[in-house]
Amino acid sequence: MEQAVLTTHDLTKKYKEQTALDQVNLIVEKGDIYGFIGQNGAGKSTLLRIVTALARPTSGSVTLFGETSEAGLIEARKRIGAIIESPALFPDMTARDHLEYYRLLRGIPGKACISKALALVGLEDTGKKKARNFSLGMKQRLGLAIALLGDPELLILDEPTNGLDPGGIVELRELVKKLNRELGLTILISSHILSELHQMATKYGIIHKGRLLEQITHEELNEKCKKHLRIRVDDVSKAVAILEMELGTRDYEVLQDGTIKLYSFYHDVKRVSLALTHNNLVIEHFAPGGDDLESYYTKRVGGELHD
Ligand SMILES: Nc1ncnc2c1ncn2[C@@H]1O[C@H](COP(=O)(O)OP(=O)(O)OP(=O)(O)O)[C@@H](O)[C@H]1O
Repeated sequence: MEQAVLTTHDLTKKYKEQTALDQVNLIVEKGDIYGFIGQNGAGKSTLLRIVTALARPTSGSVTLFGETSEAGLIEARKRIGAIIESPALFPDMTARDHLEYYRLLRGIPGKACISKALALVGLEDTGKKKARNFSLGMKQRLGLAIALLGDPELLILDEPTNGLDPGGIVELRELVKKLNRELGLTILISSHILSELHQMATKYGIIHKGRLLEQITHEELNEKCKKHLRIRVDDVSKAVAILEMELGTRDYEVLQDGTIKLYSFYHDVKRVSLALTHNNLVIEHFAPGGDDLESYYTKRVGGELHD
């Protein structure tokens, strides 16, 4: 297993009657782009706020960079950069002014970090342009530059695409991937739209009504969403032989109940059905399967997902 950067242990947060987090055990490993996905009110911000000490848990604990004690966590949190509530931006200040302001506020020595952060987010050429004239995407990138000032190892972004136009979303996604690739940054990023996370995340945590329903890698998710034909016939062994001998494919699996999931020939249904019926097999079920991302997610949170 990769080294864990962040783990939560039965993390629970209650607000009077409301359970915002219910015994959440989440693991973010070094190098992950961890997509934290859940509907509005699922508990994402609450967890991120606890990790960054903006809120306290009712019970359970957080381990950051191996530290769980109060004193250890104070040190470990210095290795985090976060945008949870957007940082205050000042309309009359330039990008560089902002970074200087936040550098001093956080006591980070030396000005070199400013040019470095500006270059990382592509704002190095904004010169005298004031924040009031920045697009939303530029403001978002300035926020990122502020979060990157202290050379963090873990970057936490709470719903960073909220309010961005499609171009801004693509820009942010590419930036996140670049920071992960070039700086080796571990990134925990929340969203309520799975497809937005899908083109960058290496792993997902699905949270619903305060409970972490599933942690799944990018590959596992793709596997679950892979298009296939679901076939049930009266003689499974014979059908499998036909798939291999006549159609020349081994890209299938047989489930415990005898259903065959055929991953090839998805767009050539006729050829498959003809091959089976010509060999006197009785087709009991023959249908396309495989969710797209959003329907997988919807079913998962609806608790209706099978196999
Ligand atoms: N300070 C608070 N007082 C009372 N209830 C709260 C507080 N903060 C959050 N909650 C409740 O806890 C639940 C989880 O909220 P949270 O903000 O963590 O969800 P979220 O997944 O981040 O959603 P969103 O994207 O809408 O912020 C919600 O039902 C919310 O109403």
